[in-house]
Amino acid sequence: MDIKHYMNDLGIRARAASRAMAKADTAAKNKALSLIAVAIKREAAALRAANELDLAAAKAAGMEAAMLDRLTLSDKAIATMAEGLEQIVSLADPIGEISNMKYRPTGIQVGQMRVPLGVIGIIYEARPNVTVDAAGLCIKSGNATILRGGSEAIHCNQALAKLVKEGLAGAGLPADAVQIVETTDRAAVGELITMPQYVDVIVPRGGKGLIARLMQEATVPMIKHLDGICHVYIDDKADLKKAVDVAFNAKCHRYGTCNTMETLLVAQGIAAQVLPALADLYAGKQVELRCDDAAAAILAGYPHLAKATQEDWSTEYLAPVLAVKVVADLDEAITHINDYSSKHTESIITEDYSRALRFLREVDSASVMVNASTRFADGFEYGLGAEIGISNDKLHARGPVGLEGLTSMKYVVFGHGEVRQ
Ligand SMILES: NC(=O)C1=CN([C@@H]2O[C@H](COP(=O)(O)OP(=O)(O)OC[C@H]3O[C@@H](n4cnc5c(N)ncnc54)[C@H](OP(=O)(O)O)[C@@H]3O)[C@@H](O)[C@H]2O)C=CC1
Ligand SMILES: N[C@@H](CCC(=O)OP(=O)(O)O)C(=O)O
Repeated sequence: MDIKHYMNDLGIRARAASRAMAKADTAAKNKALSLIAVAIKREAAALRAANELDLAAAKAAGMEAAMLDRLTLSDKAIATMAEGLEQIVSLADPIGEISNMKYRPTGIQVGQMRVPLGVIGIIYEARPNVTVDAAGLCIKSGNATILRGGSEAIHCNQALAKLVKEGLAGAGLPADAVQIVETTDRAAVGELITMPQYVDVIVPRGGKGLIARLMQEATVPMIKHLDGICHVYIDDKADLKKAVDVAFNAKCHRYGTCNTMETLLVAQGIAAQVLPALADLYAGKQVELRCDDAAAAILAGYPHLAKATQEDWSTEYLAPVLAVKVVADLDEAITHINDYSSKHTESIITEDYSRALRFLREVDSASVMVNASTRFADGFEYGLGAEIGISNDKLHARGPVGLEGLTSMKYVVFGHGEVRQ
C-alpha cells in the first residue's frame, strides 16, 4: 500500500473509532488504562529491549547525549508511564459534563456540554513515554488518536502501541482508537496534516523545521507545542539559596527538555553575589556560559566562558550551554522575556510580593512561576496525570495540555416545544 492509501486507511479507522470512544463510558475507559498500565509493567524487559534497538541505532548515527537521554526508556521512565496512567484513571472524566445551564426569557434552557475533539494527530519527538502519555489522555478524554513519533523511537513505539491496543481490546473499546504511524517516511506527516475529513486537530511537538512545514502545508487546525526558550530571572530581592538552587536545577536537571532554562537574567544589584556561586556549580557540569559584558566581567576566570551574541537570546540549546545577562531591574527583565521567549515557561526568584505579582501578570508565557524551577512545567507535575505536550500557542490551550485541553464545549438546549417569535 502506498503512503497516501496507508494514511487514508488510518484516518478512516480513526474516525470510526472516535465515534465509539465519544460514547464510551468512564468504567470502560478506566479499565483500558489500567490494563495498559499492567501490560507495561509486565512487559518492562521487552520494552527495554526494543528501546535498546533504538538506542543502538541512534548512537551509531551520532545522536547527542541530551537527545539520547530523551530517547532512553529507563526502569524509572517505565514506572512513571504506568503511574501516569493510574493517575489518569483517578481523574474525573470530563466528557458529558453539563455546565452553565440558564433559563432564557423564551423558556428554553441553554448550557454547555464537554465533548471530545474527535481524532487528534500528534507528531512528536523521539521520546517513547509520550506514546503512552498521549494515548492515555486521548482514551480518557474520549478521543481517537494517530501517533507519529520521532523515527529514532520506532521500535519502542511499536512495542508500546501493541500494549495499548491490548488494553483497549481488553476493555471492549476499539483498538483503532490509538494507532501509530508504522512508517518513518515523512511523507506520512504530509498526509496526516492534510486530511481534515479524518483528523480534527494536529498537535505538533517539535522544532522550527517541523513547524515551518506545517504552517505551509497543514489544512487541519493545530495546537502548536514548540521550542522552549525559558528564562529564570533572579531579582535583587531574591533569597540567595533559592536563586542558586532553582537556577541550577532549571539548567542542569535535564538538558534536552523544552522546559529547561536557556537564558538566565540577573538583576545588577545581586549579580556579583549570585553569579560566582552559581558558576561554581555550573563548572562542575561543564556548562558553557554565554555572557553579556556585565556578567562576563563578574565571571572572569570561569573555565567555560564565551561572549554572548544577539543570536544567543533567541537560541534553544537543549545542551549544557546557558545565555547569561545582567539586567537593570524587573522592567528590563520582563521586556527581555517578552521580546525573546518562546512563550513557554518563565520564573522569577524574589521575596518581594509585588514584584512577583507583576511578573505573573506581565510576562506573556504559558507558565509563569515564582521561586520554582521551570522544569516543573509538566503535566505530571501539575497533577494532570500526563500531558499531550506543552502548548505555547495562545488559542484553545496553553501550557501542559491534559484532559480538558483535549475537549471542547458544545451548546445544549432543552425546550418544552418553544418556537422562535
Ligand atoms: N512544547 C513541547 O511540548 C515540546 C517541544 N519540543 C521542542 O522540539 C524541539 C526539538 O525536538 P526534536 O526532536 O529535535 O524535534 P523535531 O522537530 O526534529 O522532531 C519532532 C517530530 O517532528 C518530525 N519532523 C520534524 N521535521 C519534520 C518535517 N519537516 N516534516 C515532517 N516531520 C518532521 C520528526 O520526525 P523525524 O523523526 O522524521 O525527524 C519528529 O517526529 C525543541 O525545540 C523542543 O523544545 C519537543 C517536545 C515537546
Ligand atoms: N514533560 C517533559 C517536558 C516536555 C517535553 O516532553 O519536552 P521534550 O523533552 O522537549 O520532549 C518533562 O519535563 O518531563
